[in-house]
Amino acid sequence: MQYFTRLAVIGAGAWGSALAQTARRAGRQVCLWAHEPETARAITEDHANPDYLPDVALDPGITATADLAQALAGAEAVLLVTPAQHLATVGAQAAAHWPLGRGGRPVPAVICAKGIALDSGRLMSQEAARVLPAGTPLAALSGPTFAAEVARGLPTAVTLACADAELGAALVETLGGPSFRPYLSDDLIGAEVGGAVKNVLAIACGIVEGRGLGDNARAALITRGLAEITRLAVALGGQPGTVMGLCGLGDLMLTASSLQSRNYSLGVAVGQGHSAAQVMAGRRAVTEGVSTAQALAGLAETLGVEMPICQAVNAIVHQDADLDDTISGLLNRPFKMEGN
Ligand SMILES: NC(=O)c1ccc[n+]([C@@H]2O[C@H](COP(=O)([O-])OP(=O)(O)OC[C@H]3O[C@@H](n4cnc5c(N)ncnc54)[C@H](O)[C@@H]3O)[C@@H](O)[C@H]2O)c1
Ligand SMILES: O=P(O)(O)OC[C@H](O)CO
Repeated sequence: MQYFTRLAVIGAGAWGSALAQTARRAGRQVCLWAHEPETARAITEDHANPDYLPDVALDPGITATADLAQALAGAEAVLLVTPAQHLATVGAQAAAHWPLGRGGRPVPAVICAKGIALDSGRLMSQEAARVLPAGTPLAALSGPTFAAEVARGLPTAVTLACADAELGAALVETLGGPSFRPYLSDDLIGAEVGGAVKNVLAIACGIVEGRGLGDNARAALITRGLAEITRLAVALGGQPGTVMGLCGLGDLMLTASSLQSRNYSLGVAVGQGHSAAQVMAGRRAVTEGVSTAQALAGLAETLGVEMPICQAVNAIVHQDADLDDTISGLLNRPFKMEGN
């Protein structure tokens, strides 16, 4: 079975570090690019990432650099793991050093960020296609994956979406192992929409928890939220079945019920009366659902897709909407058929 031996991981936050660790566990060579030189130094010299993935011992074979050209040199595949709003900028810088593989073709890029571009409403694969060398093959990795658990080798399963089945199989072989099981899909759009929108729904579920609205309300939000993910995925050309997998339902179940989630915990704080801006100001880690909520509000309107939960989160987080009025507005919408 074909696989890639040398990987570049672009982004040394919690998830990039955990994926580098996963790749090492699968026997691959990894060079990790960090935005901050001090993070690169800590990973290479101390085998640790105290700022973004504390209390995890990293594989000593992981090397890190703050130099994109150095990280990309000789890579056979590249994982893009920056926060979503930085992916296009970093991708454009990386494009100048993008490695060529067999036949002089650009090596594949695997999108591991979960979000939607704020300025354009584009999915991350659309952003990557815009800034990477023409013809770069694209895949997306998404699913229920708290980085700290993955880094420690706890059992995890993900969706690996790629339109090219042969490339997808090679990527599964490259990263997969007993504690990290990628399931192959050919639906990049469905996988990306699931990973992006679940962060907004996790904020909503956190608000329910923080406001003391009960477990029934959370189950309702998860289920009706899944309907919103499905409607958007279909409108963008994805398949409803994808959303029922690890990258949709699976990730929503995880993120919408655990304080390990940055999106859920932000929602809890908002539900308790803090502003999202206050919570964000105290964090270095990215909370993708905040910008995704804003991007989605515009996208849903442009496409005519009904996404009332996501729009309510956007109103609370970005438009200073009153929490109780917004919840009341959601609950007082007209009754409807469940399938719609
Ligand atoms: N942490 C997880 O458990 C997890 C799991 C799956 C997917 N993801 C996704 O992975 C992506 C990265 O998240 P993370 O958790 O690794 O991040 P993080 O919160 O751990 O770290 C933030 C990252 O942003 C980088 N950064 C800050 N400013 C930057 C800039 N101007 N340009 C480029 N990079 C900059 C930092 O160097 C750091 O790598 C997100 O889209 C997230 O949703 C995260
Ligand atoms: O901590 P969160 O909310 O960014 O979630 C991390 C991962 O996306 C969970 O799959």
